[in-house]
Amino acid sequence: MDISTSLPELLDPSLWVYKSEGNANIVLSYAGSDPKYAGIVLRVRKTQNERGIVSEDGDIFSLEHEHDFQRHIISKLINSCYISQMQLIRVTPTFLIALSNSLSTVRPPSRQHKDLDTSQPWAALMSDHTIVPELQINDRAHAESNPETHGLESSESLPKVIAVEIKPKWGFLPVSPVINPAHSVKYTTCRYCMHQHWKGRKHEHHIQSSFCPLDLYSKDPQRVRTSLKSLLRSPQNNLKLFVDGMPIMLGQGQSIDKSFSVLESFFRRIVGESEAPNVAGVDHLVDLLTTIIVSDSLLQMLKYHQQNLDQYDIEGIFPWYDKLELDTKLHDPSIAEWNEIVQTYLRRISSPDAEMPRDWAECSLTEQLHYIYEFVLSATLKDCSVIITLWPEAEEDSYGRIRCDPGEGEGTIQLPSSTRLLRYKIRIVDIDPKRLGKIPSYFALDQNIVRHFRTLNVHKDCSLQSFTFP
Ligand SMILES: O=P(O)(O)O[C@@H]1[C@@H](OP(=O)(O)O)[C@H](OP(=O)(O)O)[C@H](O)[C@H](OP(=O)(O)O)[C@H]1OP(=O)(O)O
Ligand SMILES: Nc1ncnc2c1ncn2[C@@H]1O[C@H](COP(=O)(O)OP(=O)(O)OP(=O)(O)O)[C@@H](O)[C@H]1O
Repeated sequence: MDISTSLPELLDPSLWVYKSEGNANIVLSYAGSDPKYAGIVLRVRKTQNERGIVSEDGDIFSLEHEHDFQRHIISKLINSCYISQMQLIRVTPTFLIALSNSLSTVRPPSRQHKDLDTSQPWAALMSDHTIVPELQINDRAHAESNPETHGLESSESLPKVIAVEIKPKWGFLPVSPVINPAHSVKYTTCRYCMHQHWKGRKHEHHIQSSFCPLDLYSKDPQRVRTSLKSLLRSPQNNLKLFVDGMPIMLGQGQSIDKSFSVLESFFRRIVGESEAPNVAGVDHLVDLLTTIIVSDSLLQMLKYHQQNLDQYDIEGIFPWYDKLELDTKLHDPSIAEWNEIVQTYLRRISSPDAEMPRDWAECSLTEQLHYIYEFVLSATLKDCSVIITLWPEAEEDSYGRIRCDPGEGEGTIQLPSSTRLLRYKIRIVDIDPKRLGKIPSYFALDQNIVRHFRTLNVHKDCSLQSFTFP
């Protein structure tokens, strides 16, 4: 497949509406009228401070590299049904500058210190996972064939698609024997929970979250439910809610708003007015997400590889990196090199003695280098996001043509205490390669987090269920 193309008709800022952003990219939804592009998002890079300046050709962190990394490397670890196809389009400084100007009033102030990188020659087109394009197309056709109902209050004006994005972060406790005994708290308190305290020290207005990723990854419905409630209470950058593709602002650190009217409307659409839901919409959502998360394998795959690719902990990796950096010229791998690294890793974890990592002190230089790369790969999986999208099961007469492939990454689920069915899909986003050069900052952050946590005299065993909210 040709992964890059020129689509000059898309280089018009008025066709794009701000959807969301992270530290490195801004994502916009297509708002034009060409059905060919319905349900597409544009992902545009922001100015880089750590990934370096990206040149048009040859830079190891080019968008083409990112594309190949997702398609050929991550797909060997995570079933490709969860991974979005990406197509690169040529962009121009004129377009990017105009786009950037059009975004100045809609971007959150906390993200405005980094602007679009207007020198980028490429941007990426991907499916918008927060919507179901077929529903939009059907609705448009329905509205055109029933002009008399246009603009009237009807079930058509109720929300059709809810999407919840979760950035689940690190799902495991380390077992590496290389960890400094003074930092043994790392064996019982997870990275996220300790990091919350460090964030609190760094940022005056930080509100501590009670979310623990180990609950979310636990496969125990009670723990998963607890973690989702904590996320809804303090979403930070770990939970986003989209309604019909539009981001919904969520409060931070407040009690869960039981009347989340948008969720009530969504579920009312599904069960109908006569069968008004007897549980708050937010509880329905938590129940559905719990069932999906417990039964689907994506989070389990993420946790498994995060942990296995990080056998020695940064406390074991950093000294090797530090030494090798002086001795040899460490470099970020090409796709061919990543392929070798992943094949070696997959052979290792499928071998009978996979449970027993090589003694750290006995690893050869080649092995040290390999485990450094494995650690960097693990960093990608510790920072990705998962989007779960829910919409009403197709009724034969109106949505009968929607494709419903059975299998992993999507399915049908029954609304509790109702006969109504919903469809769902799960996708993974933000699976970009991380730079090897971040290892010193990973080590510094790790040490700050654990040292600060030790001063607090807080005891939390993340292998046990977190506190349950009423
Ligand atoms: O190191 P962490 O765990 O704080 O993760 C960083 C994230 O911070 P978080 O703690 O999730 O708020 C951080 O997220 P925010 O900017 O805080 O939303 C980024 O995702 C960063 O990745 P990159 O530099 O954009 O490639 C992330 O850096 P990596 O560690 O993934 O390289
Ligand atoms: N395919 C998609 N469909 C819908 N929304 C998306 C898609 N990809 C990304 N987004 C939205 O855009 C946001 C930013 O994208 P992404 O996570 O890739 O940015 P990033 O800057 O690389 O993140 P990070 O801060 O983790 O480095 C996501 O959190 C999500 O809300």
